[in-house]
Amino acid sequence: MPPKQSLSMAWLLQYLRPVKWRMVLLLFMLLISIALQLVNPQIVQRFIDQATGSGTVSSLLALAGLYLVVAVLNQLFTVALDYLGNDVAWRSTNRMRADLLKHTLRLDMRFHNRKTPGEMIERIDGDVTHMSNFFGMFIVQIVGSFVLLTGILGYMFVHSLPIAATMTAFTCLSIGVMFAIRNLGVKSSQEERQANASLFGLIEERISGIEDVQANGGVPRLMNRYHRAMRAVFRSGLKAWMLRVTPWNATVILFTIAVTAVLLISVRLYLHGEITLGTLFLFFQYTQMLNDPMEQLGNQLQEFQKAKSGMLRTRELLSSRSEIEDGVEEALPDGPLSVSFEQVSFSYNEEQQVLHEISFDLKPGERLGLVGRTGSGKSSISRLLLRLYNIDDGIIRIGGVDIRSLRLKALYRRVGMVTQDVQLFDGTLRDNLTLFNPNLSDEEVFETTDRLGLRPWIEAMPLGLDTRLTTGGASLSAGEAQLFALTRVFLTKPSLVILDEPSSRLDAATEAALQTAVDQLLERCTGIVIAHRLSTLDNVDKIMVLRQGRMIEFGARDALAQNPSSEFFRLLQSDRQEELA
Ligand SMILES: Nc1ncnc2c1ncn2[C@@H]1O[C@H](COP(=O)(O)OP(=O)(O)OP(=O)(O)O)[C@@H](O)[C@H]1O
Repeated sequence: MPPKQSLSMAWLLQYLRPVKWRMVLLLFMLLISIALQLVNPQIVQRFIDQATGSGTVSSLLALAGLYLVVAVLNQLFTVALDYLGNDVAWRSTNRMRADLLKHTLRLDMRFHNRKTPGEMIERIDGDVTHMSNFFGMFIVQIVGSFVLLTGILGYMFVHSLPIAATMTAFTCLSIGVMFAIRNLGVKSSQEERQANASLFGLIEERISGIEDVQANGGVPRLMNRYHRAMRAVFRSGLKAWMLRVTPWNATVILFTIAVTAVLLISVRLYLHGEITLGTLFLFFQYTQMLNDPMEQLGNQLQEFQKAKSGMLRTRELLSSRSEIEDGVEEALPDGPLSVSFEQVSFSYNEEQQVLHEISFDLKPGERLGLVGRTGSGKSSISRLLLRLYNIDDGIIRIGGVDIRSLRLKALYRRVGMVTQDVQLFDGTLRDNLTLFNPNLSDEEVFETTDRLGLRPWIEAMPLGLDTRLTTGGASLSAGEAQLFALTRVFLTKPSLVILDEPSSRLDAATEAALQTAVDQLLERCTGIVIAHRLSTLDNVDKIMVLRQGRMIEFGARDALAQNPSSEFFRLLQSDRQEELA
């Protein structure tokens, strides 16, 4: 689906609607603050006129006191406006962040394979942060600036037509110029965002592979790439900034000309006795104050360009659809589930077909051992069973139901997978074992660990189930991680389980514990074991041998193990020789 580049108002409004009353309050407070700003120069005007005329000390003191009160009130409103503006901005953009995260989590693996986590963080958080000002202050500031402009110009019209006409002409011209070139920086701001996303992608990727980077002396190379990425960020940032500030600089020049003209006219009027010194000051002050709303408009226009680039990127992300469409079928037969592949072909990309016409059947409760050289397609089969990718051809059935018509939730509820890379989440051991499911009691957890023979391992942890684990997997050894993952899957009571066993060798005791746990788990469900060591396949019913994505052998384990012409027999022989060696 091509990315949708249009900015739909309805889409933006859905985020503004929940904060509409706060925005109304914001606007209301802004109007009061504008009124206060307009009042203060008039107090000074009276002060000057009375000071140069017949004003008494007490009336001058009263005016000075009033000036102070208005000035303090204005400051208080400015602080309150800032607070409320940020509040509105965070509330509305947090919703957008949550929506983006949810959407991204549902996108298929092909999408995620193309994006680094760092880039995704930058898109979900960075792009949205660029929009936050738009949500908080843009509309309010634009309206406020126009009200202030109208107030100032209106006052000038009442008191001096030539000055009012000069200022109005320059104001309209400035706004026209700003408006005409408002989109100048949008494209380069988008490029700036992309350069930032790539930089974060690079940093994240390297930090997650820090062991390899350090061990292989990759730090200088990494720094080199980092500097190149930084240079791209700097260049695109500079260009975007230059283009964003251009509209504002154009108005500064126009404004300086306007102030000079107003001053000349005012002095002439004063010298002809048509206005007082106080009014001359007021004209000067108001002309200066015109700068504020113009500056605000200029700033907002810059922010708008940043926000627009963020919005376009966000819309593009939101319009990308997952290739995995959810099915409608909920019901699967109770108990262990059958599995069937019918002429299944699959590729990750157009360049290379990974699986070629794979067909096999597993009855409920049967255990299949998948063997084959590295890269032969074993893990791909497991990913297809969980619908992480769509297949190119053929049908996969679980419990007799085509998995494309099955609801993903129903599929995940019944199918469990233990991969080689065990993902730990920031939380206690209990949280990680139950996957934050509060319905699973400690008794159930202990019952499972007892059954799997893992209780001693949990009791050896400093605080038992309350031991805190860190994100990633660094706090567990490879063997522990596998035991842990098995327990986690066991607790979900799956009807079909896929075990991708660790390719590294574990010590004899851990391996024995793991084997007991696997046997226990497979007692209750259908199982597919991706084996790297044939010794772990003693208890399976069937064997499939894969070579370069093709199924070259499939049959009962015992028959194949005793048939000297079978591939599995040959593999067993060479495995034994390896062990003897
Ligand atoms: N995300 C991916 N994108 C593109 N190609 C991939 C991807 N994952 C795997 N492949 C390719 O698909 C082929 C099969 O990979 P697969 O992981 O299924 O092999 P395997 O038999 O499980 O290997 P191993 O025993 O090393 O885990 C390999 O050629 C691999 O390079």
